[in-house]
Amino acid sequence: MPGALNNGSTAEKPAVRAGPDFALVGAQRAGTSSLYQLIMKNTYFAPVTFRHKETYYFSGTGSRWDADNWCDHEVEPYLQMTAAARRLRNTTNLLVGDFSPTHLHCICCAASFRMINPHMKVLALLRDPVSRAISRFTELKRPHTERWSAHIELKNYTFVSYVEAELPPLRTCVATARRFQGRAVGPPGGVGVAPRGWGAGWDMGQWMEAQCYARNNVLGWSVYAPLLENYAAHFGWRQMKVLYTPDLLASPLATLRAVEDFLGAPRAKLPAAVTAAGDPLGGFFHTRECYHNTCLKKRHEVRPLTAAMGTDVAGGAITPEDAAAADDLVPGAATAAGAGAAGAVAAAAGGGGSSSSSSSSTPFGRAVAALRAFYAPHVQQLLDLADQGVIAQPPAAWRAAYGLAQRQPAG
Ligand SMILES: Nc1ncnc2c1ncn2[C@@H]1O[C@H](COP(=O)(O)OS(=O)(=O)O)[C@@H](OP(=O)(O)O)[C@H]1O
Repeated sequence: MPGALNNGSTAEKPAVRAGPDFALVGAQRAGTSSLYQLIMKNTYFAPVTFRHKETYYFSGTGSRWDADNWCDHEVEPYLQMTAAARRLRNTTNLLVGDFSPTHLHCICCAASFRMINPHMKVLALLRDPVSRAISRFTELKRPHTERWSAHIELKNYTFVSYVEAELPPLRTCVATARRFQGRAVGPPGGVGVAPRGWGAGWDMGQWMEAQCYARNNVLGWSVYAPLLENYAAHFGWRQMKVLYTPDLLASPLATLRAVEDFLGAPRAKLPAAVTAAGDPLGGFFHTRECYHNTCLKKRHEVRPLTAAMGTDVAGGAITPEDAAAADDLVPGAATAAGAGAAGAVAAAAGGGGSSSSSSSSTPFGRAVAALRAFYAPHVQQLLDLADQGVIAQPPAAWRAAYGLAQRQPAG
């Protein structure tokens, strides 16, 4: 019974529930498959597709060949799919979610979802930007992606040569977009007023900047803040919850409980042993080791990201410091690779500033450092949003990794 749901929305409820109750919109390669499996431990939740995670309905898959979003996709089949998911369970007393991690970086998708269900809640799972970019690049080098055009596009690139080729145009794209920002003059609607309306009331330049990120699936999709603001403009921050991959890794049960509470669902009854162990999932889905749902890996089976990538894909030697700076999921990755914890922190912290790029001893280390410098202001934006109280605080380690100082209390 829908009335049993405490979804916290202040807006008036529609008579007919159309579309999903919530959407996990991204980020791609942030652990969304594991989060999906975790959420499915609660039978109160169901995916729009009923049987599998993703629809990509409004967004495409994020590959260049279908990077153009599908926001004007016919709405009715989507509504039918959602209604069927409810019917198949033979109950309306459940919450249906869309779990396509491509929707966050689809600029018009927020508006599409809002049209369908203004009460929809939005979940986002964010991962260290550099690790996410490496994860996506590495995925696109894997044999299972061989038929994807994105795989073919990356064929002749290593991670190093890809960053060298793609980061400068991305920077140029952003710089060009910024030249068009803040040009609104005169009264609203007057002549010379920059068009406002996309996303978070963006002006044209801000829209252009978001497009720079949205159209670069490997590097651009690790920029999160403007895309979150886009969703917030349509749904309000109260209808949004931002989670972080390290928290999912450290406390899966606490993550599940936080999601259940946010969505207003009863908490799943789990066996006492599972609750005591704190991990209802027992592993990782869609890992660097195996993409398929059939081969969930235990944490100890997951190799460090750089080890799984190998020097061929990386584009040269990877020092223990590089490994420590690049990997965010395997505890002790640095130790496993031969470096101490102090080296890990120093390497990660050193990667944050632009000057660090010249101090890295390998091309791979310099690529990671250049990316850290590029993402640092965007991580700062997340920290600012957290300081405003609208999203949860990003993991403390991100400040060090991106060279961002702790803000001193005023006075
Ligand atoms: N429980 C848990 N905690 C933290 N991180 C996890 C978890 N499960 C999976 N992973 C890592 O997430 C990466 C896959 O992300 P996604 O499932 O979002 O990928 S996808 O967008 O659906 O393709 C993938 O990252 P890489 O292995 O670095 O590529 C997974 O290893």
